[in-house]
Amino acid sequence: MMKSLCGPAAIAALPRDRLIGEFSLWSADLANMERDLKRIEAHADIHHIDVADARFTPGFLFFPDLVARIAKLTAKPIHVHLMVEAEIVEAQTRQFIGAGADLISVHAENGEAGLRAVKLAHELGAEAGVVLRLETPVAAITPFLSEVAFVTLLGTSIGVKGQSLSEQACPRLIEARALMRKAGREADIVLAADGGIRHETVPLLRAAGAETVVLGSLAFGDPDLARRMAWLHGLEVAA
Ligand SMILES: O=C(CO)[C@@H](O)[C@H](O)COP(=O)(O)O
Repeated sequence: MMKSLCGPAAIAALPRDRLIGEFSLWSADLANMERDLKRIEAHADIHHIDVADARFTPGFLFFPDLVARIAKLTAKPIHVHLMVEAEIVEAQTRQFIGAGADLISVHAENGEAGLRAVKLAHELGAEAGVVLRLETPVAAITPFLSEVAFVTLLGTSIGVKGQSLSEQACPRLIEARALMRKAGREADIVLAADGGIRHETVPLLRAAGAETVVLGSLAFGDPDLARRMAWLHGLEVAA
């Protein structure tokens, strides 16, 4: 399937006047990925692919050849979330951009190596973002703010699906937005919430300033995706 836009242009073209639906392919039926990609193609704004190294995270998730195959089956942008140790983040950035990622998000906990990976992503023609574990102080995103187009805050423990949203998730989004504003980048950066995305939590996250939610079971478990996405797109942000 041909993409009309790739890399930074694809990310810049995401809608900013409504909530963005980012679909987490970890929550697809992994034995029927092609079928699920066809089902969500008209509904997803962006695909979210979790990559985990079983060191930064409890287990392994996704790999470049699989992402390259997925990239051939969709025209939607691909966001690769690298949940990996600092020593491999640059190599993984290179490999997943080679596989077709439009946007690579690295963890702020990777420090200087994460910043180098962001620069590398740009050099390789991709967009870059930063992600934060739930337990890391929000201020850790600050060194990344001048460089990234996405800030993603985890609302649950890293690398485990099916969890409930932490009470800290909404205050942390508000804090992240204040830092984006202070850095003069509020209009340029998309603020995303990942983990614990449920029917009851999406309005709360939206009201706290989330512009994107990473949908797992809420999307893949819904038999009526058109209705689910119409509901999601209609949620207002707090004044
Ligand atoms: O990374 C995560 C969760 O941390 C998501 O990408 C999962 O896909 C979420 O699945 P659900 O818990 O919403 O079913």
